[in-house]
Amino acid sequence: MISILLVEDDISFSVMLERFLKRKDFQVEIAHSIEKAFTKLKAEKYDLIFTDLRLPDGSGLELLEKMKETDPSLPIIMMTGYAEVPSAVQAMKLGAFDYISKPFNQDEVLNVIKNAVKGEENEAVVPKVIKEKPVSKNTEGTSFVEGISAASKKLNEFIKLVAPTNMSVLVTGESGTGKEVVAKAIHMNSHRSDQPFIAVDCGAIPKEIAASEFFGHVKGSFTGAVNDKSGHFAAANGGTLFLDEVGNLSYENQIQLLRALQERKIKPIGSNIEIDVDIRLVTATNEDLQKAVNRGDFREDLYHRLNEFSIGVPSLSDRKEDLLLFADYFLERANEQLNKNVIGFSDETITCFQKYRWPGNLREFSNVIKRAVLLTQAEFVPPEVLPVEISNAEKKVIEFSTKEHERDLIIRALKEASNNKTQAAKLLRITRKTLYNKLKEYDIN
Ligand SMILES: Nc1ncnc2c1ncn2[C@@H]1O[C@H](COP(=O)(O)OP(=O)(O)OP(=O)(O)O)[C@@H](O)[C@H]1O
Repeated sequence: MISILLVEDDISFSVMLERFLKRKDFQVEIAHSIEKAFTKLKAEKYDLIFTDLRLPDGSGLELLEKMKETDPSLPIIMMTGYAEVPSAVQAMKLGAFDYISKPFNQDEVLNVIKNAVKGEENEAVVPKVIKEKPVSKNTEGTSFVEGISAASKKLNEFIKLVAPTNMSVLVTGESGTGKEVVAKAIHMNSHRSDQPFIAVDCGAIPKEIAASEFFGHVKGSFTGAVNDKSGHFAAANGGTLFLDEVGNLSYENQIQLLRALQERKIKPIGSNIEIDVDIRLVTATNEDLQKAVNRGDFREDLYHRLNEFSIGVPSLSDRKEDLLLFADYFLERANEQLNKNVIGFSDETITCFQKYRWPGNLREFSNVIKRAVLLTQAEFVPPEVLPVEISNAEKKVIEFSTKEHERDLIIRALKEASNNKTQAAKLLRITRKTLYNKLKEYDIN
């Protein structure tokens, strides 16, 4: 069995990754600091290290350098945020086996492990699962809650209608409404369901490396390209590629994407060979892409290619009848993730859920429940473990319920925030986008 040391100070992230790896039959140990990692490395032998770059007592690079002196054959994989790519490149130069950017998907993790242990590959050590074709990934192991509200019924109808086709789908909706989950449901209801589903957050990729992330590169094609890398298109071949926040792609990246979609071929950077790809594209955005087209920020030809069919995911306030179904589902998920056994919610807690506006939609709801489950010592979640803005939701709703008051409140919040709209939106507990809409609606400059 392959043993992995996970050096990561983010507790919930490391627990999630540990669970995933254990489910795939790896032996995993966690160290939350460099010091703890060295203690473990002295006591035991590992086949592989996954380390974060930023750790409480130093940089993952220090761990890398030291290990390269003491055990140069031990593969080390750096886990980075996209913003840390330069450090990741430095890590590769120092001898890291590879790096993966957070948030990463499960296939990516399995692939990187597969490559790292390839040298000593034999039937006994490589778990079966990583030799198989990657199966579709699932966001945090999400099941699809269908909901009972009219808005959910319409959403589900659209998903079922478009899924079996090969049409490109543009999924729109506010942040946290479940656009990625909808994309995944389209994939799972399509004939590609046993092929990969690859999700890419375009908002998190710096434009300089986007082409390499999408199409891959060959070793030596640019500084830092120390290994061949296959991109997301190749990874999604045969399956579905989901591009989240597609409106954030630079103009140059839009052209590259359009070309790949038109020709159904890609060319990794530095390579002369074109590779045929067969992918179904699903994209998502929480901005109005048509407006971006009108402003000249988004190519019209690409917009039409992405938008062969569009699906709007309702905000949570438009599907309040589904609230309890989601509450139960998130409770179950939190219990599982945190190894807890909370049975349900108190009546007061449910009332607070129903009164609150949920500007962050299902993501906020899920996070609130996870935190509440962690803090709950009893069988039922009491209102005291909810964030104050939610336990006070009843009052807030009354404050915000009349139009006359709304205008005054917005002006007051803007004054308080010295006209900083992000701050003002926070004070009002609405999204920045909603604030902009309301400024327009009430003609506030
Ligand atoms: N139908 C659903 N069934 C179960 N869970 C869901 C459903 N829809 C959304 N969720 C959960 O809600 C959270 C947010 O979903 P998701 O990440 O898909 O939102 P999003 O709209 O893509 O967010 P963003 O705009 O920030 O990219 C996740 O935890 C997801 O698992």
